[in-house]
Amino acid sequence: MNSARPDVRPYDALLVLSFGGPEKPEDVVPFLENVTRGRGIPRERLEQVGEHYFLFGGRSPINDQNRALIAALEKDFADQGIDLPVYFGNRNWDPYLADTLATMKEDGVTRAAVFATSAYSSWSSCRQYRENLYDAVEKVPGAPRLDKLRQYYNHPGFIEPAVDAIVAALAELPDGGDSARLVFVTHSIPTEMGESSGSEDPAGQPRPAYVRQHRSTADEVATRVKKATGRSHRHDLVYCSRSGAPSTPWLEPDVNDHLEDLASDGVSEVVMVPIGFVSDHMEVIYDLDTEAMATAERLGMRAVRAASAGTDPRFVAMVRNLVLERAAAERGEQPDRAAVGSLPAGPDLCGAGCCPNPRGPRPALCGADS
Ligand SMILES: CC1=C(CCC(=O)O)c2cc3nc(cc4[nH]c(cc5[nH]c(cc1n2)c(C)c5CCC(=O)O)c(CCC(=O)O)c4C)C(CCC(=O)O)=C3C
Ligand SMILES: [Fe+2]
Repeated sequence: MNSARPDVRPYDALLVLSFGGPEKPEDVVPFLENVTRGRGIPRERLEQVGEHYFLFGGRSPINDQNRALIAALEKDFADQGIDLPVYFGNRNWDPYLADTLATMKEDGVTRAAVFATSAYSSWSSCRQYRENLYDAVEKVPGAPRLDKLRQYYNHPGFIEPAVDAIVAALAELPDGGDSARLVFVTHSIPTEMGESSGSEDPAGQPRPAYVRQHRSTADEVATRVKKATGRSHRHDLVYCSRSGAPSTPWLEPDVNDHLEDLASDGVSEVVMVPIGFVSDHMEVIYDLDTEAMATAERLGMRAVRAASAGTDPRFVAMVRNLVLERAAAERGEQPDRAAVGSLPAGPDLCGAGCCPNPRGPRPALCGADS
């Protein structure tokens, strides 16, 4: 047994940064207001999304899922002899990021690694988190220094659980899913946001990063499923949770439209893979398990949904390894950077001009130009 404690210097904490979600019916409207302030989301769409939350008693599972991830991380750190407290802060709901930074400061934390529960590059899925870090640090004088960990869509700790989840989902189908199509699903974003995702900086993530990264991950996962089952399954990348004004183009096809197309091509078995998400939050339990499942049923298809990473021990170990990797890099060492698929490990700092805000430039932490 190795009794040496892994070196986490210069960090004295880990911050888990997430989206946040309502926990009771009275939270739903104020939460939606927080998320959509100044975004031009039509009122009709907001009412619909509110209903998704009310269908589940006004409570999103996302905060509980993050608390479970944090508990798993605390246990993993303890098992590994890592003495690093783990904090929880959200962009859109309690515990709010600025409040958490104030607590961290009171606890004497000076420098924290930040793990965001979002794996891919785009304004929505990366830079918006970095802008919110900037804003929160502005509000809390003396807040700890924050280093957002690199993108992990292509880390084996994210890829491997997805492979096993698909293999398990295939086994749920009556004939072992022999002819099943793998439908990888991620959150749609405006087409323009997709095109500007990533950076022109050669050290950054090549554009259009959002779709490119998802393709790399979906292809890699599908290749590994083939290795595991000995069978080749066709796979597609499609989108869910489209929002915004109907006149603004968003990434397509929508998962429901895609199921229609598959049905008319004679496909009768589908595994839906929520590859854009790290836990089974509202986008997964409503947009996939409720809405897309109803579409599949109406079309007479057999559909199952693969689990997201959640608290898979490999995903938990990935977070630990990303902290240790970044800590080593900050100490001037050259750590190994695990990455699989067609794209290399991403940079520690987002490239200059990475994933611009569609509503104009705003300051952000953790970039090459921050
Ligand atoms: C790329 C992406 C991810 C994945 C990366 C990541 O995880 O960050 C994601 C995750 C999530 N999105 C979530 C919830 C919402 N997203 C909304 C709106 C929007 N999402 C967008 C993009 C994304 N969103 C965009 C471009 C908008 C339009 C408004 C804007 O330009 O910002 C709205 C407003 C209503 C609506 O417009 O649909 C809600 C309520 C929740 C919480 C779930 C829960 O409660 O369990 C999670 C994890
Ligand atoms: Fe969203």
